[in-house]
Amino acid sequence: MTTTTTELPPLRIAIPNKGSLSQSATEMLREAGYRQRSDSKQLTVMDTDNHVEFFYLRPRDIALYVGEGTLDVGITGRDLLLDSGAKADEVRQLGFGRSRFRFAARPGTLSSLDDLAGKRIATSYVGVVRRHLEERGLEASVIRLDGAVETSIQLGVADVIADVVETGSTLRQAGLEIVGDTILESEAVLVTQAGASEPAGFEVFKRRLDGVLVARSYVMMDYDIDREHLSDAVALTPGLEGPTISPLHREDWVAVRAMVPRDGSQRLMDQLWAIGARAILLTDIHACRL
Ligand SMILES: Nc1ncnc2c1ncn2[C@@H]1O[C@H](COP(=O)(O)OP(=O)(O)OP(=O)(O)O)[C@@H](O)[C@H]1O
Ligand SMILES: O=P(O)(O)OC[C@H]1O[C@H](OP(=O)(O)OP(=O)(O)O)[C@H](O)[C@@H]1O
Ligand SMILES: [Mg+2]
Repeated sequence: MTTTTTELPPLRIAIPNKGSLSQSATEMLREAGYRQRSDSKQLTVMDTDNHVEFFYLRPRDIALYVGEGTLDVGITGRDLLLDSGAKADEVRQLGFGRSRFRFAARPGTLSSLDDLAGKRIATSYVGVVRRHLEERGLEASVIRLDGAVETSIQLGVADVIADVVETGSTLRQAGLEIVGDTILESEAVLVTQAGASEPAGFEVFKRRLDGVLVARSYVMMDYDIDREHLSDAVALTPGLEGPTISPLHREDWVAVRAMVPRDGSQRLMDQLWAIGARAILLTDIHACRL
């Protein structure tokens, strides 16, 4: 290897090895063109073509490794990052692993979160819960459990739980109800060490993930329209930097091409049709750099 880039150490990236974030994180990295492990027992993968090394770690530990500067970048949950107290910053939201952090109890235990005072609260997110109690000026005993926290109430270990809620089905099965507002909305995030200078190769890595995020949330819209209605159509599909307008062989008609948000794209096609657009095509974007 002779180029300057490859003489630098590889970018070291922490990826969840198990749990809710693991598969989606791996899929996102594959889409971004990175080599991923083929066997879930593999602990590390060196992607020599892209000069990055992946470390498959417990999602809860990832912010700590990055905060200490042992690894350059990590993918973890915002809730896990905040719970860890690590000196790491969230630099991108990755759009998967969405969840809400809530308190729950048997009906009648609490009428509001102010009633948490003096209660026994079971959680796997002790840092998040303690901080929340502190902010509200409440004193309660916090019991750290690794998982299945919903069962702790039935077993008489706790009065209240604080946990991740996605569909709410685990709470229902345990006969518990949510109390109070959402404490925190979480999703998978990209983290780097707080206050550190950007590691070599990070810019390219970030741009590749941004490309995946855009490719997932935008589609390409093509259609033909008569010039008379072009300005109305362009107002509906302004694109990112303006749509591409090309002449058509048919007099007074043009072809328009613009990126549009995937959400609402079917409604947009109906609106374009209604103002006279025809041959309206929607295609997926596989990758992009904007
Ligand atoms: N249904 C869910 N249950 C748990 N965590 C979820 C869920 N949906 C998204 N997440 C997010 O996944 C991260 C937790 O991942 P983690 O791997 O620690 O727990 P897990 O998915 O419960 O796995 P396990 O219990 O097998 O260890 C958090 O950021 C959390 O917000
Ligand atoms: O609202 P829901 O869709 O039911 O999802 C939330 C549940 O899923 C997770 O549990 P997990 O399966 O990870 O088991 P664990 O409690 O042992 O971690 C989380 O801790 C909740 O218990
Ligand atoms: Mg779990």
